[in-house]
Amino acid sequence: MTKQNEASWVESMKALSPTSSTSLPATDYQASWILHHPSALSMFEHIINASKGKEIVMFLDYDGTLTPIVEDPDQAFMSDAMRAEVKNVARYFPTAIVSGRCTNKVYSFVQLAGLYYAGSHGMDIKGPANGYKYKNGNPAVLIQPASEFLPMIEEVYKALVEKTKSTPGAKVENNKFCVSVHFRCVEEKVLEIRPTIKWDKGKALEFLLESLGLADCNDVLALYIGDDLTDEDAFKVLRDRGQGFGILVSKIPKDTSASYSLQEPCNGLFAPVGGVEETDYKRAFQGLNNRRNYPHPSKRRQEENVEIQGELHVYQRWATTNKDSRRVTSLDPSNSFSCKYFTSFFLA
Ligand SMILES: O=P(O)(O)OC[C@H]1O[C@H](O[C@H]2O[C@H](CO)[C@@H](O)[C@H](O)[C@H]2O)[C@H](O)[C@@H](O)[C@@H]1O
Repeated sequence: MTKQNEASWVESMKALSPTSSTSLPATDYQASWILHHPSALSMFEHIINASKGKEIVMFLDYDGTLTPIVEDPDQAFMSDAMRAEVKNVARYFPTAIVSGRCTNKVYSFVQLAGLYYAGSHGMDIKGPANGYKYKNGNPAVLIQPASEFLPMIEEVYKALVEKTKSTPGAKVENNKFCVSVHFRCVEEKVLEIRPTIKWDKGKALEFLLESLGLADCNDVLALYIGDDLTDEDAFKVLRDRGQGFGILVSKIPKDTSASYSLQEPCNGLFAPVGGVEETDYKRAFQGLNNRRNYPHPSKRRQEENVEIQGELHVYQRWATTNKDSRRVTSLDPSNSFSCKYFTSFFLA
């Protein structure tokens, strides 16, 4: 990759990048955004009230939600305190971790049995087999809708490792049913290659609700907490179905289908601060629902896709470690520069 290519690619991606388009001054926009997406902490009582008499189901994204964003993806460890909080939540409610990472990786970070894990953006869903018994200590596979893509993804992974090995700051991550390529050399950015199947975190959420026998119930309240554009699919599903609330983790206003917001990764919610006492939280949740033996499972802001060889999509995200702007953009099929760039760089 030449410096010139890299620089013009950056410019091209910036031009394509979604903006917080508004004519309002920044502070007014922020204030108006927070009115529409109030802090989940300040709305805690409201959420609790809305869940009265309902089955709460928790969906939690991993990176940026249960852990802060860090530079090295292999070092995104979950704190013991957060693990304890998630474990506590999962004692009372069916709880799923929904992540772009492969299920095994996210499971190795979270290390909690009894949860559902929807890795590879929901393309690899595993969960407790026979209630809480894991087969050979591992979660059981519930669905892998992209399994036929495995050999292709493996091939793409190897090709990307080979192609990027001399690129400083590049790191290729095998997320089993998709591949992430992190670049640190110019700005922090991530390319993601995924199968073209119609499956995303929203579909994973629907699948899990159905598996739990809760899809068509009025008495379910699902909460989905996430920070990423890919979480918007799940926020939208919840909004469209009227079965719960999305909570967006973001310091800055963003277009979102989430109802509420959190400024920081979830330790703000699970270890309550800002006026909600821990005892209130536990009492509220404990009083709400003690159902433990739940059944064993038998228009987002569209990311534009690039079809590569008809079977893979390429997405591009921009991220900023621990800072306030986590920009997300995508390769656009109508942008010939992007397509050509990808094709020539990775697949030539
Ligand atoms: O769905 P998620 O659980 O949010 O996973 C999405 C991606 O997360 C990881 O990348 C992000 O977090 C890294 C660690 O903090 C950070 O270094 C990177 O810049 C972020 O993009 C993971 O590495 C990706 O494979 C996931 O797709």
